[in-house]
Amino acid sequence: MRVGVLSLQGAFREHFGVLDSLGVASRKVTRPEHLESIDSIILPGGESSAMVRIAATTGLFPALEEKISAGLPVFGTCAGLILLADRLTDDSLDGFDRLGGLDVTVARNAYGRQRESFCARVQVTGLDGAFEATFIRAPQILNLGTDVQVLSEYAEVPVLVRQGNIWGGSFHPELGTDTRIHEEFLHSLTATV
Ligand SMILES: NC(=O)CC[C@H](N)C(=O)O
Repeated sequence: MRVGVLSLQGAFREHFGVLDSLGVASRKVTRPEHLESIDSIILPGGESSAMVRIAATTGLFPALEEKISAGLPVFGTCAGLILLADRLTDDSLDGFDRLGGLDVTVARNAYGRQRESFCARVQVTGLDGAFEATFIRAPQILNLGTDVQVLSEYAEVPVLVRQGNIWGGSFHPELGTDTRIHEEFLHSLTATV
């Protein structure tokens, strides 16, 4: 099993750190041909408006979108969630290829600016004990489609969701030392449903 990490911008190094600590093979994904050698992909947090601009030069997103709709497991965290959302509340990324596929509406920066970043203990389906979640200029998940399962909430708002092979979270699960959410995603790759 080899996990790709979108490495255009943002917190990709931290995801590689988690995957290394779990002994999972990984590779950087920056170009369409890198998709041939991965079995799943993580889309990190960072700045979605930078990611879409960088990706626009490579044709990566149309190729990745096709893979995801064919079943490639994907986990988008924070800016990665923004890339996966079917709908955004504003038009800030209009005109750029995103990915879509996750039947949610997302509001960018809805948890406030950089200085309003915060940590919160959240319960996550499948995990014993709370997870310390870091929210950094985090997007908020609104209006879920019926196929979207909520795995975690903060203040009664979904912050981690799953729709089949597509996982999305508002926070940064790669920051800190708790690797359990990555492990849950990785287990889902081998689990028989
Ligand atoms: N921590 C993050 O990934 C922040 C996301 C950022 N606010 C964006 O819109 O892309």
